[in-house]
Amino acid sequence: MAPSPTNDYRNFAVTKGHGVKGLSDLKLDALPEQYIQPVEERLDMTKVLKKESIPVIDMSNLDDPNVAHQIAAAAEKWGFFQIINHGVPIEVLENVKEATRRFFALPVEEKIKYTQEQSPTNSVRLTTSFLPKVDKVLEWKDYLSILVSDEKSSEFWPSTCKHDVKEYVEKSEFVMKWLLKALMKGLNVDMDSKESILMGSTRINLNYYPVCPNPELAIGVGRHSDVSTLTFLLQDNVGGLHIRKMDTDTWIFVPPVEGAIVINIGDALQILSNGKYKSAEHCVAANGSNDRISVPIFTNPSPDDIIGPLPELLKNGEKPVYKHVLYSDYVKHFYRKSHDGKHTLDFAKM
Ligand SMILES: COc1cc(/C=C/C(=O)SCCNC(=O)CCNC(=O)[C@H](O)C(C)(C)COP(=O)(O)OP(=O)(O)OC[C@H]2O[C@@H](n3cnc4c(N)ncnc43)[C@H](O)[C@@H]2OP(=O)(O)O)ccc1O
Ligand SMILES: O=C(O)CCC(=O)C(=O)O
Ligand SMILES: [Fe+2]
Repeated sequence: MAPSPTNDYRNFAVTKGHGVKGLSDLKLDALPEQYIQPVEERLDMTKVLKKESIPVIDMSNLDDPNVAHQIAAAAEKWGFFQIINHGVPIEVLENVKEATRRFFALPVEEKIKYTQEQSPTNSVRLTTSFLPKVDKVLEWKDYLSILVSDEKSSEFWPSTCKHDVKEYVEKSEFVMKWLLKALMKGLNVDMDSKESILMGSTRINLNYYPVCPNPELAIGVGRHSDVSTLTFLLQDNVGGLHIRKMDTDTWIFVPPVEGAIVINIGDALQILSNGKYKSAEHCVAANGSNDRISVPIFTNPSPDDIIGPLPELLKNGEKPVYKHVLYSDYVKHFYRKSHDGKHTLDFAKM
């Protein structure tokens, strides 16, 4: 049932499980106060640089050493780039976007089976905002998160998207590995000995950002860096993703490019590379006209891996910027607080 005028929209979206999709369907005239971000957490459009953009790297010729160079250079300078001609069939990308739309179009009675309260496994979880029990101001996003590497949980994945999600993850694996190999080459480190720490676990999120009343007052996803090794992000043609230009208070829009995948460096790789590769801060604007979906695959260390600057980097006398931490402690720290820019990294700083 829809909330009454004096009611609590937080209860409707979070506890009753309607999410922001449910709120958007109510066609409210104004954004509920629970979603009004303080000015400093909104995206200030006057701070978005119109003339700058992250690199778009063509991967059609993997024998060209310049491709690997461009990847390592982008990871150092921007922490973000897009790839085209990457070999993941366009049909696979379209299918997983369609599957995401199908999942969020399900009736609420079906979707709530995947909330933390009802899901039979921690590895499949539908949430609204980022951490609704922690976020003082809610974010305008619903998401289904699946820990793909927990294979035994796959019987609990929603049947409406299971096949397409699996195919997208499988078809992306080669590119993911190739990118990491190029990044290790940029550090003069052999990939074979690092594969298990770089690619120890995989998570996929299906993100849904419905149309938002007063989008300028809200945020789709607040400022954060990912805690992954590498994130492989598929976005639709609506747009909304912005990255902070390193060490400035300005932002750069990441335009949707037909068939492209957005790649970003996560905190785990910033730590392992002793700060050479950067996990850029990013956020997603809410939209007043169109709903939007995105599908990130996060490749991560395993929860029981200890991460720290790679020994190969330190043996030449480089000073460690980060200490060694248990990866599951790092991730749990991320999930204990609302989005706060790049502050998760403080947990691992010397
Ligand atoms: C979600 O919106 C996001 C996401 C992001 C960026 C995301 C990434 O970079 S994802 C990469 C994360 N890495 C992994 O997932 C590695 C594999 N993970 C694991 O093995 C486990 O999930 C674990 C991290 C080790 C935790 O597992 P476990 O020890 O079984 O503990 P849990 O009970 O599952 O969780 C403990 C505590 O953490 C919170 N939490 C854990 N996972 C999630 C999740 N997927 N979504 C939300 N919350 C999660 C949870 O609050 C738990 O506390 P409770 O109070 O609920 O018990 C960037 C921006 C975004 O907006
Ligand atoms: O939706 C997007 O474009 C980015 C989402 C994001 O940053 C995340 O899920 O970590
Ligand atoms: Fe992110």
